[in-house]
Amino acid sequence: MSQGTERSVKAEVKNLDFYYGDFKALKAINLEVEANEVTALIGPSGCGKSTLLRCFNRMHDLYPGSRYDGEIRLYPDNVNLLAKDIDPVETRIRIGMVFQKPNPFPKSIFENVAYGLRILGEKRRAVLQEKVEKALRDAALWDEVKDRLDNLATSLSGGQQQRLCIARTLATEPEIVLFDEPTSALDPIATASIEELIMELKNAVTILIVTHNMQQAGRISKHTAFMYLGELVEFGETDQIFTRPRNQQTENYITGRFG
Ligand SMILES: Nc1ncnc2c1ncn2[C@@H]1O[C@H](COP(=O)(O)OP(=O)(O)OP(=O)(O)O)[C@@H](O)[C@H]1O
Repeated sequence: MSQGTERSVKAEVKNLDFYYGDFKALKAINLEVEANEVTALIGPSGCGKSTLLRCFNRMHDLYPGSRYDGEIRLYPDNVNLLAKDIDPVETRIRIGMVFQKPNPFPKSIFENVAYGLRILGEKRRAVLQEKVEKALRDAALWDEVKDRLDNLATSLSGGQQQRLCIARTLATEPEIVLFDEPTSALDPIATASIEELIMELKNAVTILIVTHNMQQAGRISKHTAFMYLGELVEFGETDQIFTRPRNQQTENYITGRFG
């Protein structure tokens, strides 16, 4: 993959180490994230998937004692997201995140989606309305909520709340959306609708998803990275990783023989 070709790189992790205090949770990670595609991170519990995901939007900055060493380059700007002079708040707007459990704010449906826009200083009612509607449409939620935008977000079902959180992220037009096990708290029908949504969203944004569900990775991702003990063991097209893994540890994991 390279810039300027049909398959362009949206982000590139270069020799990334990450420490929680003295504990080295990521070791020399290198990874290219293709633009407008879904890349899945898989691996056993504790291997560092969420840690890697959270580096992309500088979530770790919120906790003292964490340290990055290495780079995550964002293209086409060619900026290093981990550079000291990069504003983490701005980064979290460019690189949105959706968590495992839907976490709407205790505010109305409208205000949840308008939240980031207000942080950016948008005060014009008409613009807010227009952008909130677009984000809700893009998150496939508009038709279900358009008549009750002033209701509390917590009045929605779990699946609807998760789509609301996706709309909240989309409202500020991020370049990358990070999904950390976004369907693990949802039933199969809500899961299917989120997966369908992710497939739609990749036309507009680049997606990185952590999942424990290998069928899910197989259904929605173009590339898959297998991680183990803080290292990126194998990366490739999802089909290759699942049918012809090159590494024995990858094979053990995907065949359920991991001990
Ligand atoms: N805040 C923290 N402080 C110290 N160590 C942490 C912290 N968060 C995670 N770790 C450690 O870092 C390693 C990677 O954790 P991480 O949550 O990234 O794994 P994961 O692959 O996402 O796991 P899971 O699939 O269970 O969510 C683990 O050994 C974990 O115990």
